[in-house]
Amino acid sequence: MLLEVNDLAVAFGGVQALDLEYFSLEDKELRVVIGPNGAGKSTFMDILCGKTQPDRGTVRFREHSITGLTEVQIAELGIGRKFQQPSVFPGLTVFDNMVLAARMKKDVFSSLFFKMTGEFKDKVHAMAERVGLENVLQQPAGALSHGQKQWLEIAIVVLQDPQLLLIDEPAAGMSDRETEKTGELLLGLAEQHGVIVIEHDMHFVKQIANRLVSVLVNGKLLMEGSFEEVRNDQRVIDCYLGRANAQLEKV
Ligand SMILES: Nc1ncnc2c1ncn2[C@@H]1O[C@H](COP(=O)(O)OP(=O)(O)OP(=O)(O)O)[C@@H](O)[C@H]1O
Repeated sequence: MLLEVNDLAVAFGGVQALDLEYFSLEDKELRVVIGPNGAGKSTFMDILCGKTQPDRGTVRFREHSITGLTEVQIAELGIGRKFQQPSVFPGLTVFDNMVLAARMKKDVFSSLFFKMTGEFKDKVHAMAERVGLENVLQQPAGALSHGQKQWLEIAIVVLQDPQLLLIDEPAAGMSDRETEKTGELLLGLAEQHGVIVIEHDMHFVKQIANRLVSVLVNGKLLMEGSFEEVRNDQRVIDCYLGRANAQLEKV
């Protein structure tokens, strides 16, 4: 098992943002987490990457207990987070953004004496190809389209060799074609990494949910099941999908 969570809870002021009895993820599993606004999805990801400390509960990642560790320590153990807002360096080229990311993986000493080997360049080129940015490597990242920036962000996280990728609404603001391409990319990544994706777009969820979808409501896990099980569950329809019915009819 790659990730195991028990009795994980955090409250902000009077609001119980998360109260998760159990959650687990296998190695090389892609899990989609859905739920209405304020359900605790981002809070869950924030705890997994160390950005938020829980009030109680445990998180095990591989053989490590990561509860109480800092963001940097958790990243070093192999959990990579891609946030919703792009945060690439706009003035640097796509290539340099990717090189910087891969170098950040190393400690300060080896980073200072870093040499651009042929092997390293190949790694960056292979990643660029994988995310469809091979023809824009020398362009400034600021000139990329919204979709391309999201792919660059994903590439940057993957270049740090995480075993678990946390990805927040990757298809937000993308065209249909870009969304589909992103789905293919995530399915490919799940052949080598565990992946947890937060998503609202049910067309996209249908494309990528190759195993389980977890539904969070009011900080709790309402249910887990296949896309079809979740989509047809009356509780999920009442709490969440009812509002997205029109969208779902087209799925
Ligand atoms: N730093 C914070 N301070 C105070 N309240 C917070 C904080 N972070 C989250 N909350 C509250 O915790 C609850 C869960 O929020 P969270 O952002 O995790 O939900 P979400 O499912 O990600 O929602 P969305 O789909 O809108 O992003 C909400 O009621 C939110 O207002």
